[in-house]
Amino acid sequence: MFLSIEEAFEQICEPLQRLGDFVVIDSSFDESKSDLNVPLVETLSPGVDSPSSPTSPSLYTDVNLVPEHEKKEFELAICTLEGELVELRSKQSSLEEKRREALNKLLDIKGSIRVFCRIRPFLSHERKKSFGPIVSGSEKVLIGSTGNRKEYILDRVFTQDASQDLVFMEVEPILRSALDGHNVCIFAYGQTGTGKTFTMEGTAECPGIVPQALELLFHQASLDESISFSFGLSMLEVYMGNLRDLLAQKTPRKRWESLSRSVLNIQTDADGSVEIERLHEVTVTDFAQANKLYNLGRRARSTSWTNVNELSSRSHCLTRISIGRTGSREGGKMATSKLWMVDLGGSERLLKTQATGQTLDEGKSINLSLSALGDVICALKRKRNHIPYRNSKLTQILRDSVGDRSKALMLVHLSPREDDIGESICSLSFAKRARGIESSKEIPEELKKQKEKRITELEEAMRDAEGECRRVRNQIQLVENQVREKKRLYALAYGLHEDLKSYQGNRQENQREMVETPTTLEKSITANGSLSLPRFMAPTVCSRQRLKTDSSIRTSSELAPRKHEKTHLSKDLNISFENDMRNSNTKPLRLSAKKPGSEDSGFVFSPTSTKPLSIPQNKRVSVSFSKQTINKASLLQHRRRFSDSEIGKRFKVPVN
Ligand SMILES: Nc1ncnc2c1ncn2[C@@H]1O[C@H](COP(=O)(O)OP(=O)(O)OP(=O)(O)O)[C@@H](O)[C@H]1O
Repeated sequence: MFLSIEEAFEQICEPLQRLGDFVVIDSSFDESKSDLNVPLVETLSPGVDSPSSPTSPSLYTDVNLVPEHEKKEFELAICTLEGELVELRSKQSSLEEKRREALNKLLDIKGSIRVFCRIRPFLSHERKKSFGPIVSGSEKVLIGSTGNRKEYILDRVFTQDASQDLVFMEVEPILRSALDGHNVCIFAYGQTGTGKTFTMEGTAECPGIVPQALELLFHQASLDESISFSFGLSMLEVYMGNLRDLLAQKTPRKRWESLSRSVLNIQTDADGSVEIERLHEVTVTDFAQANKLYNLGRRARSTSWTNVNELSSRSHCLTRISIGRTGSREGGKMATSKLWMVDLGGSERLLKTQATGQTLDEGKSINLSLSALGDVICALKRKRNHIPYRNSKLTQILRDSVGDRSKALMLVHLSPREDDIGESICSLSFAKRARGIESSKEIPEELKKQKEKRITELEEAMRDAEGECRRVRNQIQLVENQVREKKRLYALAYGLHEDLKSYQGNRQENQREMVETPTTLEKSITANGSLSLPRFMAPTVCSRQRLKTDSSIRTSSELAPRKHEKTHLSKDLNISFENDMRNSNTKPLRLSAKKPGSEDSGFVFSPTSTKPLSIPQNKRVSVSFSKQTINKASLLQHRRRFSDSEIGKRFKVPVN
């Protein structure tokens, strides 16, 4: 009588499953020449990551024994890898320190207040023919009519076609410096409608500096595992000399809440650090959350229509990221730094905008605070004793972030239009004042060359440290994965005792029932499905059918065959084990399946064939498993070993 492929395969596998899900391998078995279409098993050797090659798998078939040396080897492998991790992390820390130092020196040489210039492209309704600002090289802007052209030198000039990404690339080093612990301030300055908000906020398709900076901060923080970072986001606007919290509730439920939107006090500590009373600071844990909050805040900003810009910002919008760092460099204490990103209100000639009423007042207020900011920057550049921070709310807020120990970047925006030349010259004069004595024109040629050489060296040192850091980080990730995997395997192999105990505790009632009567076991399995038992204990379809006729159960330990023992599979099929599975952990287990009374044939079951294939008498049927299941299979041996004895003790089931 022939069995269907599925029945026959199940009958072979079922007792094996009861023995622990595998492993029957013949080392002489050549998979490529076989019709047996089952995946291949390879055994796991502790301390070795990749399984051995499919053609020559290292084989062992331990069912009941876990050699002690194997466990020790495992522990040793984990220890070695963890030691390697410690070394790699310390290397990463020193490389980070190197990069930080190089960056700091670089920013110092380049100037603690740097000024960039960006020229907006023509808008669709603007006439493209113009004699606006002309960019010459990456640092020079020429403006004015041919005979009366003025030249301005800046740290970097972006032409009309400069992308948001290009601008951000140049801004990135100063942002990294904020992560390194410096207070940083980035301003967008310029005439109304020249693209300040576009540069800072951007659009969904072309995100500006703020969203990109948020992404960068979270990304960089995730790379450096030696430091734990925390981020807090606050947003406020300075509108007509008052501070408004942009993250405060929109529809206040109580009166004091509505007041808190406008009544924010600026507090300055003895050490010069500034705090804004009642300003909401929301802890943000990832970029998506921070960006969502930022979008909420910017929508609350005061804007209105002006002659020059349809959606003109009528205030200064300030976004603050408080960066908390806890790490060995900080001696275990939390150090904080601030990153301010400021979209300044548009500088405007009030006559030109023809503003009246409130718009006029808003314009006046914006101009006053911009002029105060110019004074502060100028005093800092000239190293004056008195820095006039108190002249405006804007400069009071930024007191600890625009100064000696901090870094600032001013992005001056220009219109491409000829009509706006006067405004552009005003903006460039502001930029010149901000750059102060650092104007390249005023530096002797020799000194300039030396400075450039030093900048190149530091940039190279930074790149090298970063490259090396990246490599170390990849190594760390690799080793971490190895450790994780080893620990997982170890826990599976040697740590399941507790799991299973608790599992058995939970199931005690069920188990008692099972011991009492096999029929109850069957019921319990049917009712709860195989999920109610560990996989190796769950009966297959085949065994359940047998239970119906057999009404008795053998435990898996009792099922484990001794040498040359024949396990009864069905009336038509026998399976024999060549090795004693209980005692061998290295020799391959050989399995042959044949019909009783048939001397010369075994079976290889091919799922594609409905007929059993005849093979030579001495040819063993080899059952193997996929590469992916190897770890699991090997470990299930250990699991099974434990469960066998436990189950043996618990289940006093009569053996047939
Ligand atoms: N680089 C650019 N590329 C494309 N469009 C730009 C660019 N810069 C500005 N714009 C467009 O110009 C218009 C005005 O820009 P934006 O509102 O950013 O100016 P602003 O300087 O912030 O003005 P205000 O001071 O009045 O708020 C917007 O429609 C904006 O999309």
